[in-house]
Amino acid sequence: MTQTQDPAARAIELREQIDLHNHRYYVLDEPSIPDAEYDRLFNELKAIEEAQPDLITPDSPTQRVGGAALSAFGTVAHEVPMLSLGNAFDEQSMRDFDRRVREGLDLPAGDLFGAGEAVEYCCEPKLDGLAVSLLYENGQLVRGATRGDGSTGEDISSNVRTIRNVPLKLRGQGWPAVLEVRGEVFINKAGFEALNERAREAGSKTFANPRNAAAGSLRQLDPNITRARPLEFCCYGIGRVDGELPDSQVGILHQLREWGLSISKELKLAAGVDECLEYYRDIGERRAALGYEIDGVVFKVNKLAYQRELGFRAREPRWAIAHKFPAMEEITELLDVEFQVGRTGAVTPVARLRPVLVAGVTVSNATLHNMDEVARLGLMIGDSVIIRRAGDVIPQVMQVVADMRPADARPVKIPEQCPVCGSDVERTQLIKRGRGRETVSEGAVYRCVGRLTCQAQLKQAIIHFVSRRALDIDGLGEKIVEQLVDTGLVSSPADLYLLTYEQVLALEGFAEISTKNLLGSIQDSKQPTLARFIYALGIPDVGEETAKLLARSLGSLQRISQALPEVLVYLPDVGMEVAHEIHAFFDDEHNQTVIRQLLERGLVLQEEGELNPELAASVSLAEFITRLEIPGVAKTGAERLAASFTSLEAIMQADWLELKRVERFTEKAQTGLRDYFADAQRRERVLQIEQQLKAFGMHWDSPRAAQSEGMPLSGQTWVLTGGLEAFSRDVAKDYLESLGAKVAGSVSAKTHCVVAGPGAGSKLAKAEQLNVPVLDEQGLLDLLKDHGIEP
Ligand SMILES: NC(=O)c1ccc[n+]([C@@H]2O[C@H](COP(=O)([O-])OP(=O)(O)OC[C@H]3O[C@@H](n4cnc5c(N)ncnc54)[C@H](O)[C@@H]3O)[C@@H](O)[C@H]2O)c1
Ligand SMILES: [Zn+2]
Repeated sequence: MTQTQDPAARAIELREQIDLHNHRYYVLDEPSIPDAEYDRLFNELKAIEEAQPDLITPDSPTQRVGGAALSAFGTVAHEVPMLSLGNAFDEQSMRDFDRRVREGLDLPAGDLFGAGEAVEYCCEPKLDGLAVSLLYENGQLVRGATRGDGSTGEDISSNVRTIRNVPLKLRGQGWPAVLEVRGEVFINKAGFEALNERAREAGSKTFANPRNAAAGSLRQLDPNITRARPLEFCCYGIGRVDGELPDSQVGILHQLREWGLSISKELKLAAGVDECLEYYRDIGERRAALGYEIDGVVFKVNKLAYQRELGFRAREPRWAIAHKFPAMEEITELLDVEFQVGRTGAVTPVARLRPVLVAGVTVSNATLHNMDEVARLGLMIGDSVIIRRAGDVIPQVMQVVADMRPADARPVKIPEQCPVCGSDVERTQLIKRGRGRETVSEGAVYRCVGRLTCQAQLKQAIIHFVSRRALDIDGLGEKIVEQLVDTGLVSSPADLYLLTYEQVLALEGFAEISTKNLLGSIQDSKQPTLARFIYALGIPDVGEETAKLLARSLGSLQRISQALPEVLVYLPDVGMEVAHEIHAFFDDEHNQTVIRQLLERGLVLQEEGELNPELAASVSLAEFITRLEIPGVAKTGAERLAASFTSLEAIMQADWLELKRVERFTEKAQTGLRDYFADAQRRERVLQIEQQLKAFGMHWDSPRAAQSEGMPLSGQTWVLTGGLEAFSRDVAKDYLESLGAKVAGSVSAKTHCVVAGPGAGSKLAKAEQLNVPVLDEQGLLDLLKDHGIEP
């Protein structure tokens, strides 16, 4: 349609579209098309206007900056306009820019090769956030404003004050009486991902990109919302200044840094355009590794005298340019949604896209996370979507392009049966224990209930089981696993150990030697460590680290498989959800069968047996009670209880009179506690948890230790071993506890110090092995003396 239209009509159409997108982007912080698409419209308009300058209107978007200020904020007039930047998308445009600069400055045109006098440029990454002006009067921050349309911005003073690296007062001295600083407010990549993750969990709108996240966060009417967002400020220039500053761009930035403002760590000075291009390449190569999003690099003539000489055009300075990187967001069509079945049975939607080039890579698939995400996006098959491919991250569908839905768009439906095995697909449930109650809600994940009867799950389970960090069975690649499953030779990981020479030899691509090799590696895998074995089982959410932790702290498959979720959460970094997954996995009959078969077929786990007290040594009675989440009984309440009673049983059986006697134990807490333990089933469960913790090596800390905060050894765990001459170990224990230490029965990596007297044995050896400091009796006496204890 573009070809047949006359330029004047097309220019009007483009202006209307661009104005609409400017409004959505700058005012609503809700763009509906990717930047690349916007740039195409903008450049098309620019090309028309350049070819026919009489078509230019004063209100054309090519002549203006940004968008109007949002009326909800007060307005701020920029005495020195806040402009945009000209763009270069390739090397030639950069060379043209440099040539224009030199011509504008009347610098020698250069030799035959066009070199000439090199102009110095200040080089910085182009952060993808929004421009902000900060006004300092006599070193005090008095105002913050957005760019707005360049001459009028929004007053966002209260919001900029919440940004952690915006100094409210400048450091040092010598600042101009009035100093307007300009820079970019942005959100780093991690902050952006976290923000969107939270939004997904809450089922609310995600931000299309870090720029919108930053703009949306900064332009909040409630500064408390802004405060909660991980915004940062990076300074790159100045506006109005009443006073003296250095006479170069880089000089000024270094001065601003002295005064406490953050500037880019990538700031460099380049001599001539070739060094600029080198800088562009270097930053481009490191783009994915930077912690924040950039959409290009910015070059500015370094000498301020030159900047003044060059001046401005309609919407941009002549002395600066943005050299852009390829866009990471593109627009394409959602052709279909397919469902993949993973190792744990999760059925996940995957977007099939009309192939599109994004930052140099053709993208035809993108992840959709889960069905909640599909609903949140309001996605239909046939929609135009914005996809984003940032660095090494898997391409994602960020949003549906508004107003572009075709009439025959179809809804995305989760299949009722697994596309691989035909088993039912069920929505997972989330069980949450809290406030003494159990709540069940619908999880975002759908699962095929087929488990190992589902070929998709079986294949993935076996691929995982034999992988390098699991049982490390060499020569069992994906193709072979597929064959084994497809031919029916293997229907659980345990079947690998029944494979015969003839069976393997008959597989495609196997000869005598390869068959022997494969059977050899299967044999070699029969003595895995406990940690590898646990990892290999493929328990949902249990990665290598969690597997190691389980093995290290519980020491045996039996204990791990019997551990109650409430006990597992005492392990560092094990949350309730993971604890439930572990428990549910071992509770499952089918999994039990597979594990039994594995052991029957010759697997012998290494490093089994020893119980490591890492888990238990850190449990105090107060902590135990706190974690029960009894209504009305929070941490301090639990501490008061623990200080007044010696055992859990005593607390459970306490009558109202005894509870009344507990110091500052509220009425609400008393009722909460009594109601909680009135339930017989509950009592039994709590006792079970206690029993298991004890069986796993826990001992209750004395109430005194629980109150030890602020004492010299508080937070430390000590171990006593061997004999002592000056006093008994029990007395030593009392002394240490009186200084706030916990005294535990066995040594772990968490032990702070071991006191070893004559005859110390395995505990001393363990301490040395774990590099735990060791004191002899004299050392202990010296320490006690330092704290005023002289037995
Ligand atoms: N998707 C949409 O609907 C839509 C709509 C409008 C604009 N846009 C996008 O916004 C861009 C145009 O916006 P613009 O006018 O803000 O121009 P710009 O983003 O291309 O460049 C100017 C801005 O760069 C920023 N910047 C970052 N680092 C800087 C540095 N070191 N020195 C100076 N400035 C630095 C400043 O905020 C400055 O205002 C286009 O790329 C366009 O794609 C998209
Ligand atoms: Zn299935």
